[in-house]
Amino acid sequence: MKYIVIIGDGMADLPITELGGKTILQAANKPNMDYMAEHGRSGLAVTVPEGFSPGSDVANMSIFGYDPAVYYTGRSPLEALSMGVSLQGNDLAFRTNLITIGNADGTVGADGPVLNDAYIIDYSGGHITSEEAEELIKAVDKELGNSRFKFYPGISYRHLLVAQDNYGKELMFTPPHDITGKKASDYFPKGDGDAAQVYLDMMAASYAVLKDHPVNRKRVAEGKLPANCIWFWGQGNAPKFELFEKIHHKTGAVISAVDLLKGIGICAGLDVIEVEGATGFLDTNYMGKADAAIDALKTKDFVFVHIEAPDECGHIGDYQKKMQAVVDLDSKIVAPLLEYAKSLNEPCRILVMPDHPTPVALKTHTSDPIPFVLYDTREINADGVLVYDEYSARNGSLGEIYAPDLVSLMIDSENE
Ligand SMILES: O=C(O)[C@@H](CO)OP(=O)(O)O
Repeated sequence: MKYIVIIGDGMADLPITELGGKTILQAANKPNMDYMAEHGRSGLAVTVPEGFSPGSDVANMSIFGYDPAVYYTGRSPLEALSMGVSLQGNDLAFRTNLITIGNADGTVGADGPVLNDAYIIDYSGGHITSEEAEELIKAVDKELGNSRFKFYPGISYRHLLVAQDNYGKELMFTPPHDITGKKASDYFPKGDGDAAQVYLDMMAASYAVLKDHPVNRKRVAEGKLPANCIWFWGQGNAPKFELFEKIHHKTGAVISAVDLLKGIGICAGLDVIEVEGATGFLDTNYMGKADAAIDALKTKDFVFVHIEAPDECGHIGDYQKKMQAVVDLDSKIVAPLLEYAKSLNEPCRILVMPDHPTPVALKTHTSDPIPFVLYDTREINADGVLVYDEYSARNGSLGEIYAPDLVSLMIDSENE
C-alpha cells in the first residue's frame, strides 16, 4: 500500500458573492478532486485543537499525525530546523517577516511613516523573492544583530531571529497576516518587563535600515512594494517529535516550498525533498513537485505534498487568484498523482485537504473544521458524496475526525 497526502494550504473558504454564493471549492473546475470524492470517502477534520490559534504550524502538525496539544513548542523553531539552525537549550526562535508598512490609505511613503505611526500594508513585503530578502536580512543582522540576537534569511518573506536565554518567551506577538490594513501600534509586542520594548525597538530600527536599501529602491522603481520593516511573531523553543516511522512503521517524505512544512518533516524523521523552482506562490514548480512525489513513492510508503499558494491568495483577498491556485492544484498535482496511483500494481490511498480555511473575505485563517477526501485506488468504499467541497464533505461517511488521527485511519483501515 502507498499513501499520498496532498495539502492545499488555506484552500477552504466561505461563500463568495461574486461566485453566486459558492465557495471556491464549489465553483472551481476540479475534476480530479471531485472524482476522488465520487469514488472515495469524505469527511471533516479538526486540524486546530481548542485553545490554539489557527496557524499552519498546528494545523499541519495535526495532518502529519502529531497532536499539537502534545508536541507543539511554537512555529519558528520548526522553521529553524529546516533552515539548518540548531536551537540549544534556552535559544528562542522568532519568525521574522519582512513586511511593508505605510500610510492608512495603503500608500507607502518614500520616507515615512515610521513604525510607530504606520499601518501594516503587506505581511509579505510584496511577496519579495528569497534572493532579495537575503540581502535585506543580512543588512538587518549587520545593524541589529549582536551576542543576544542573530538573524537568519529564509524563504521569501519568512525569516528567523534566534534570541538567547528565552528572552521574551512569554511576550504576546501578533502574526502580521492577521492585521493587514491595521495600525501597527495597536499590535505591538505585549508583556511584562523591558523585553517588549527591546523587540519593538528592533522592529522600529529596521525601518531605517531597510527603507532606502538598494533592493527596496529597485523594487519601488519596478512598481513593487518595498519590504521596509521586520515583524516578529511565532516564537518558541526546539521541538521534539517521536519519529513517524517509529509510530506508524511506515517510511515517508515531504515536499514543500516553505520551511514550516520541511521543518515538521525533519522533526518527524521524514525525508525532505527539495524541488527547484518551488516558490510557495502561484508561480511554483507544480510539475517538479508532482514528479518528486512520484519518485519518492518508489522508495517511501508515504509522501506529503504541500502547496502554499491557496493560502497566500486568501491572505491577499483575491478570490480569482485563489480559484486559480485551486484549479492548478487539481490539474497539476492531483491529476498526475491520481493517474500514477492508479498505475501502481498495489493499492494506493490519496488524502486531499487544506490545513485550515483562509477565507478571502477575512484575509486570514480560521479554525473551522476542513473538508477532506480519502480515495483508495481499489474504489471499495465510495460513500455517495459526488464532489469535493466544504458542504458536500459534511455528508461523508467519515464524519468529523480529529486530524492527528487521519494518518492512522489511512493505515489502520487498509481494507475498509
Ligand atoms: O508563512 C506564513 O507566514 C503564513 C502566512 O499565512 O503561511 P502559512 O500560514 O501557510 O504558514
